[in-house]
Amino acid sequence: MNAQELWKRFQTSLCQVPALDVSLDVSRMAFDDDFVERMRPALDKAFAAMDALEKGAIANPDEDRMVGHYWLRAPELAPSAEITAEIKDTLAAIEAFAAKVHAGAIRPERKPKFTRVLSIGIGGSALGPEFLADALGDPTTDKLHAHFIDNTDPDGIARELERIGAALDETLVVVMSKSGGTPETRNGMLVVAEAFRAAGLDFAKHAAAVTGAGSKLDQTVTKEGWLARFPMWDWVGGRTSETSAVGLVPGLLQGLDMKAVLAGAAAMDEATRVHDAARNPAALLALTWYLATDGRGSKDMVVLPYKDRLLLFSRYLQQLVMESLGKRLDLDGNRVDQGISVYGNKGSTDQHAYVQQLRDGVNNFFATFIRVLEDGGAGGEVEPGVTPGDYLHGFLLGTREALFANDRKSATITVPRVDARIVGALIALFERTVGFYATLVGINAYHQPGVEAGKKAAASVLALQDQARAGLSATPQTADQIAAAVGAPESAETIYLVLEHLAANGRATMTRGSHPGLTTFQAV
Ligand SMILES: O=P(O)(O)OC[C@H]1O[C@H](O)[C@H](O)[C@@H](O)[C@@H]1O
Repeated sequence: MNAQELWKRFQTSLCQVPALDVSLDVSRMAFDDDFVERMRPALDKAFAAMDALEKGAIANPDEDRMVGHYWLRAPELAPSAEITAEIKDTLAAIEAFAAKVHAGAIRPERKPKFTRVLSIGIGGSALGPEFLADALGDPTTDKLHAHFIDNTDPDGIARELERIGAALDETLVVVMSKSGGTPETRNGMLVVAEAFRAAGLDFAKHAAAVTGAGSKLDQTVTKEGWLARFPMWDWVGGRTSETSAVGLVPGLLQGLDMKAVLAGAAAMDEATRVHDAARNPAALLALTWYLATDGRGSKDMVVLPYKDRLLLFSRYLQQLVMESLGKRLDLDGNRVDQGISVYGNKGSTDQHAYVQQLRDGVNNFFATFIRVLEDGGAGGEVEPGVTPGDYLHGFLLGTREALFANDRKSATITVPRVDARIVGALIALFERTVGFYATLVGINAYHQPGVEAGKKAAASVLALQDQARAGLSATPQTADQIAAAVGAPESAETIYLVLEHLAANGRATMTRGSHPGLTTFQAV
């Protein structure tokens, strides 16, 4: 296809959302009219399923749940007056809480005001807040400085606590967990609570939570009398919870314009309710995913935002897309092994890392460029008439064309700038695209049965570690001997690995043999 034909295709296929000044260009996806026609029945089914979902159908059949993240930014569309009121009341309560914190009416034990917010959560209870804090925050003007703990890595937790340092006494901790029982989050909370105690502070007077009613975390909040607790509803999935209390609490405390995030998401929701793929960017994007991956994830999605503030977007999208679409079974119980792999950081930085392979190597991906029109920053010219932003934009167009010239497909989303409204719109665009795509390939996007397997296995590793520790004595023993002694001969390898870890941390003594089977362990 020559430049003139591409220019024509660009003009005829560009999907615009005037309310947001956002557009989706699929001209480099090799779309033909036949494909759209062929997909029309499947897409009509996806539109109907989405309409039903928004009206409160049980869209997550395995868990017998409604799927209501779209109501969070248009509460009047919720299927019951009760849900509408809950959404509105929660937003009002969070706004009031944040305003009191900012004014010092809710204050730490010893200081006049909170100056930092430390969010503890993982997965859907961390990725959205982390993305927004980085995309929209400004350390010089944020009302509270934002910190995150999103793992059970002791070193990672210690590093974040060191960054807070002496300001711990003016830090508001927000523990977020829908289930209220996620071990990584609980561990982060326990270590942080201990740090407060060690500093002579009452943790409860510095803590708030976002969690499901009646969860373990909810019970702790009540028992210890924390500052506040905001709800996570069972009809909001973790990976689609950025516009629920999960995003609102840390965002509003940091001072981000979360109302604009909600408004941007609502505007994108309206644009993506249209039953016409040519005018509905989420439907069109879902079709590109189908086209690019043969409807079975045969190619990876590389997300390339040319804007540093969007760095964490691909990490956020990894969970949204991969946890939603990565499914073994379809809705009828057939084995399908679905999914689309997502990765990416930012352009043009990635140009100097892996774009070589994208252009010349294995053709196993399609790219999604995010093009931001307004440059921001200090401006200034680096050459007569040329700014650093011109370079950034030039690299985007150049990379896109270089890829296309070598038969590498891409879609390009253009946004005017990175602000709260646009970030809300981007989140809503991908949420809806995932929903449409899931119907196109016949899977449940809203459950995550596979995650349980890893959690159960981890629990049995810890149980085995207990047994192995109990089996240690002053006599040197190999992993096989300990495994046999504790009645788990088939678990010698796991016992070897957990004891090696304990030894590295001074909780067992290890003498390495010439191979693992000859290595011995003793109690310290
Ligand atoms: O919010 P939580 O209940 O703590 O869950 C945090 C995360 O953990 C799980 O492993 C799920 O797979 C994720 O979807 C979820 O976002």
